[in-house]
Amino acid sequence: MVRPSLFRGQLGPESTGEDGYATSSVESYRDGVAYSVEVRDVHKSFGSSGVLRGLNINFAENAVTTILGPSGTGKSVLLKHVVGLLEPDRGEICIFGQDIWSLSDEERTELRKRFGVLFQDGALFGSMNIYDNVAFPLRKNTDLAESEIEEIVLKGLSEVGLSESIKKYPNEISGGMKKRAGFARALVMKPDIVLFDEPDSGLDPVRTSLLCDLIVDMHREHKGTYVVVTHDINTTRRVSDYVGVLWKGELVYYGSVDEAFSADDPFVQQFLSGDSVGPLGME
Ligand SMILES: Nc1ncnc2c1ncn2[C@@H]1O[C@H](COP(=O)(O)OP(=O)(O)OP(=O)(O)O)[C@@H](O)[C@H]1O
Repeated sequence: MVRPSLFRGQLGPESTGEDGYATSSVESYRDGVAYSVEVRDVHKSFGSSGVLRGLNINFAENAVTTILGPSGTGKSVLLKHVVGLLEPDRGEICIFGQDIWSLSDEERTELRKRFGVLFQDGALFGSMNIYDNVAFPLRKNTDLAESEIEEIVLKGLSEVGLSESIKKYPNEISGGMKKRAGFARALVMKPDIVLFDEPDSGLDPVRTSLLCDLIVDMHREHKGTYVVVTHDINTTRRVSDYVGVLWKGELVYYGSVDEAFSADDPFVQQFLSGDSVGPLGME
């Protein structure tokens, strides 16, 4: 299989298995779990408004971690810190054991190539067809020949069930198809870490379930660290290995998915039940 391997291992021990996908280059282990992303005591304010207030959370390697929490509580801001688009006022974000803000700009740019990000609407380029959208990161970041790019892109689009739509433009396909195309593009560089910002937003329940199955299947196939921000309890149940609940810029609950759904913790109970009575308020 053709694969872009030029960025792997540059910021840590060699991390690819024979198939080119992430095995482990994780340097942080705790309680038998390897963590590829560590968020340590991160503070972030915009003006006078504190959004992240001493946030600590680690994301386990080869696992799907879901982040829940009320609107405006800092989930997207957290994702932007993890991928190095926002710099903390205080605290550290360590990726594969390295504090990303201790790296040079060039090293940080290289590190970002180990991430795949799926935004809410797929963030596709409207002027490019689906094939070219998925090929874009390979053309921009690698020197692979067009024939090699074609092999990777067609395989990726087939995995997300879009083989019949490669010539279509984003405005010609449904919201669910856009998300699947965005997912194929997020995976095309074979990232070690994939971030999903509300992948289920705007989808009906059946399409949400299908997308969840796809996330689980793709994770099983490609492995790596997946972080999913969602408001949807069914999504949480279907895709997660671990669940974290954020509130007012702090982690108020973290546990395995089974623990979360049986927890008597008031934050997690209120969020999972959607109850208006409990510690999570509008403020
Ligand atoms: N670049 C920015 N400048 C100023 N304020 C910002 C910026 N980015 C985020 N914020 C503020 O930070 C807070 C948290 O935003 P964030 O998007 O992380 O919330 P969220 O938990 O993802 O919410 P939702 O579930 O509604 O998407 C909000 O009050 C938002 O207005």
